[in-house]
Amino acid sequence: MKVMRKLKAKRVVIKVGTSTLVYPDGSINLRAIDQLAFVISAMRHRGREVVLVSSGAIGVGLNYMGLKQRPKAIPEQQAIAAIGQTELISIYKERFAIYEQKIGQLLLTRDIFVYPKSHHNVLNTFEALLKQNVVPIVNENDTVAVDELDHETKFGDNDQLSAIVATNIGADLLIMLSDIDGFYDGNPNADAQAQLLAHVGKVDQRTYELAGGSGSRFGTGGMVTKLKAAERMIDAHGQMILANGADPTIIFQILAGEPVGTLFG
Ligand SMILES: Nc1ncnc2c1ncn2[C@@H]1O[C@H](COP(=O)(O)OP(=O)(O)O)[C@@H](O)[C@H]1O
Ligand SMILES: N[C@@H](CCC(=O)OP(=O)(O)O)C(=O)O
Repeated sequence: MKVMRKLKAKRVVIKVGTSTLVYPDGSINLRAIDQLAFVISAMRHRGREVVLVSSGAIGVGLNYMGLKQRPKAIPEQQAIAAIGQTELISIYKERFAIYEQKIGQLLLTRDIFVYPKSHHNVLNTFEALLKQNVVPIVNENDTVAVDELDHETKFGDNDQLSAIVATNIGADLLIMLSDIDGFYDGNPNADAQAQLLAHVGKVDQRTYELAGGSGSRFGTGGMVTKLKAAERMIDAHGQMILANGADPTIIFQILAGEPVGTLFG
């Protein structure tokens, strides 16, 4: 029997990873972006407050510049992100406009929330945008996100940024869309027997032991950063659902309480 979930979802943060926005061959998944615009606009029209945290600047930038591989040097990755972000936000703007939904762009770093003044300014901006029924679209500010720069292969981490944003703006729910159906009791890339977990009540050391790295060419964080995000949401008495973003209209099922993906919390 299908057990429906009871969720509080007045204020919702949705995070989409590069793997949802860019096909494995590097081309842009316009269908997914269009569906996201449709779903989020429909949510807005039903009175929900929605913030979108979207990766994809580097993925879209590579496509725009006709590059197949992500450059190794960090400044070159930053340049691609700067180029790709303008393209990404233009696509969102165009797609949201079809549904008469206005958007605003916020490029943030995680440490902004550590400094009281910038924390205050950022929260004020979110509240002002939400009050005007605008959908804030957030990405990490890759030009200044220095905390990640000593990693040669990793760049930015929107999984954790989305949870930091969600907890700071008092969101009830973080919906994290990825290229996998949810959290498995083993890395599905390495273990064909791994089973999808419908509910994880708390995230602890044992949970982290089940998580592996990214399986895709463009994804960065893998499952560990998603678990850190879930832990943050649970600590703040919120919830997170990890689900497959291949068809973003899955968000309608999630909001209806259908048992799709993995519920954390
Ligand atoms: N226990 C696990 N359950 C589910 N996926 C896992 C697990 N461990 C590792 N993964 C990998 O994490 C990937 C998702 O992370 P990532 O590639 O960074 O996606 P995104 O681009 O959506 O942020 C999955 O496709 C899968 O290959
Ligand atoms: N800020 C970077 C993405 C960093 C990131 O977290 O990527 P992902 O693992 O696809 O969510 C970009 O927009 O390309």
